[in-house]
Amino acid sequence: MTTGGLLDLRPALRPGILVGPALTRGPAVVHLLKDPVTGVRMEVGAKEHFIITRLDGSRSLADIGTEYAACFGARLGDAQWQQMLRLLSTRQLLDGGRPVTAVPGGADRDAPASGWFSGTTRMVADAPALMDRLHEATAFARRPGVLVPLLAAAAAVPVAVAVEFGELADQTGRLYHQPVTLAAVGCVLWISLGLHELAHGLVARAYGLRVGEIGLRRVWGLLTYLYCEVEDVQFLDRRGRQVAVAAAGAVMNLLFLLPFWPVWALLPDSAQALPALGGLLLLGTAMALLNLLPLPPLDGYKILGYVLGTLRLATESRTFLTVAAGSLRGADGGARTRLRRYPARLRLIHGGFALGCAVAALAVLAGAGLLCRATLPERYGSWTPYLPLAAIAAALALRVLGLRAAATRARAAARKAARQPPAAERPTSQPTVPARQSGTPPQQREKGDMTTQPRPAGTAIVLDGVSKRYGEVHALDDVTLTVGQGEFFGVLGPNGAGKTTLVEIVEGMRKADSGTVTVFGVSPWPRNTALLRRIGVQTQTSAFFTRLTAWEHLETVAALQGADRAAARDALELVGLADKERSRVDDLSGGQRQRLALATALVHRPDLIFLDEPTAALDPEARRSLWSVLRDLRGEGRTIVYTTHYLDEAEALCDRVAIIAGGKVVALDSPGALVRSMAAPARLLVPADRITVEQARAVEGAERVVLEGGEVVIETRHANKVLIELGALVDMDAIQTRTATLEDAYLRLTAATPPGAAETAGAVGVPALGKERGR
Ligand SMILES: Nc1ncnc2c1ncn2[C@@H]1O[C@H](COP(=O)(O)OP(=O)(O)OP(=O)(O)O)[C@@H](O)[C@H]1O
Repeated sequence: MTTGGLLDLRPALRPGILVGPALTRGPAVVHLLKDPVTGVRMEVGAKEHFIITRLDGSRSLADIGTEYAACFGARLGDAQWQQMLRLLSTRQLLDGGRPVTAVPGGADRDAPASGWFSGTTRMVADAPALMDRLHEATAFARRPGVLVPLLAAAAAVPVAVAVEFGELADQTGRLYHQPVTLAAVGCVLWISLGLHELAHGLVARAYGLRVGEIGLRRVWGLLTYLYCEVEDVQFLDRRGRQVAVAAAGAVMNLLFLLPFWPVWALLPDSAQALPALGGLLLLGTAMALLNLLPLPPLDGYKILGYVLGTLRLATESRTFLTVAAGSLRGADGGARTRLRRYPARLRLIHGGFALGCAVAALAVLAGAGLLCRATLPERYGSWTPYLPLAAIAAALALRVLGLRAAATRARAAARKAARQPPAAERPTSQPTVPARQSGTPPQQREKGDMTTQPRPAGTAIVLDGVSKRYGEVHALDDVTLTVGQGEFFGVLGPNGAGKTTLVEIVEGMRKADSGTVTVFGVSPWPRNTALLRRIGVQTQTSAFFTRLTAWEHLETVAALQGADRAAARDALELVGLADKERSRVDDLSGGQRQRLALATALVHRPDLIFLDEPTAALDPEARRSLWSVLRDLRGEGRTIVYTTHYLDEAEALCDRVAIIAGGKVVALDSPGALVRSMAAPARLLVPADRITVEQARAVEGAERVVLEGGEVVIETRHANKVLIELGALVDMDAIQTRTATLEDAYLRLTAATPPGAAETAGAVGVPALGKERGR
């Protein structure tokens, strides 16, 4: 695609599509994009983000291309445009009011498999509604006067634990001798864990995010806990808010412990409940703080990612280490190049994270070991510090087993999918096609959609006193005309006459200097998006997505135009290209490309179609075949404005033609009426070996006689009389008659008007028929 109609389109992103702020992923900058309807999530680069965020329906693709070039110092190449637009089209991200359907790879695919040992069970039918109610009920806590003291109190809990650590550890140690009480403390902490999840949801809701689901999650058969699925935190525009959502759980855990503190503090040393309370306070605080460690999948890891603006920090840090190690070894030449892509800040982040993880993991192990030693009974001897290590080893083993089981399940699913028959070969992804009416063959019905529009009445275009100058050149000078709805209207004229200017003003691409223009009753300037949807402009064949197939091209254009796939199929069938749908645009013949150009103009089922020499460069057969397509279009009641230099075509197809010369409409009528009005002479042709020029000139009624291509041509306005005279001289079978054509009328009307001569229009010897004569 280079220039032409497609770049004039002004597509808009569908409302509700979420586009996240810039994040780094490895050395690259990416933005997350999510379609809440189809569930499609994807990452786009900074350049794609630049384009996507400018798809607002007011900028044309050409405008965006210009802004892009100014920002990035490079023009968007054809391949980039094609790739970008294709992506937007196949992912249904463009607006158009058409039905949107599930996309393979969207939300459905992400649904986790659920089993007895691992998986989820939904507990709340309408989680968003519940969260709304909780949001209202906890409104008081969001007031700064309440929130700030609460946060301060939460922060004081770890400090208090640190101060009282010795006593709390001792009591926790005693707790281990009371299995029933220990289980009760575990239950209370389990409730705290549930509140932790709800806190994430509540803070997210406060920032306008949606809570998808609330339920129970089972992990490897060992752990069951309440979860609250918060969506789209990464799309929040402020990092502080993202951090708040992630940190809310730990804050809630600490707040949960608050009421137990005074009870614990006030109980006498001999109280039996002390181990339970001390254990709860110590273990509860440890649980909250552990969650803030920056290790995946803990909340602390998410917080760190939000603060640094990174995506998949752990994975990317591992990649960075691999690259750095490869570069250090010098074994892989590419590693050094890849390492250079990381700016200093990212090297610090990824390297620091990897180091921090190692240190944190060791610290956790050591801390947990010490805790075990301090709290577990003496009799377990010297191996208690290694308990956490053993627990982690067991967890890792289970994880490996889980991963292997998942891989086996995935392989089985892939084998099953391979055994199933392939999905419909045709690229019409059925889901977007509206339900078909029973008993009606699809093709017939779809065509019917396009063809059964009632033939409209009234005017489609009205130009009144329209003028346009380019400097000294009067491209249009006081043009007044109307085009009726359903009319096939030709715009003829020599090069530089003003045809393109006229059509572009009607299309809303140019502003008239004076006069008024209305299209379907509204002004096309400034560009009117609603009106644009009713207009189809034949695409220049240079504006194709040449790397795509004919079908993919049309599907992409349909999306850009806000039309569905059914419309693209209709257009393809209407122009007779259905059998070429899988051919690359590059491989189509000239005629097939012209047909595709026509389909491109029709794809969104416009009421008004502008065609600019759609049959140029076609062989006679292809031309005639395209004529029949054009006649079909006219039969459907669409209004067609047809600019052409082929006068035979205009004569054969157009209801009326406007002949423009020097910026003025010098004639406007049906082709037949124009020919008659010019009273152009008929031409009689006789082979030169049957009659001499002198003999012909002597025939009464012959007005002009010339020798052309071996024929003596006699021009006359009294054809019958001259024919009788000629019959006496030559055999009647040898005489050919040619009546005047539109071409004759056109040549006469435009002969005296040089291109761009409107500035001297007063001196033109052609009668100015600019004012419309009516039909
Ligand atoms: N952007 C422009 N700047 C200056 N002059 C222009 C511009 N566009 C058109 N013109 C001039 O205005 C006049 C009408 O041009 P226009 O393109 O409308 O004619 P046309 O009938 O479409 O010609 P053709 O058949 O060659 O396409 C010409 O003299 C042309 O040189």
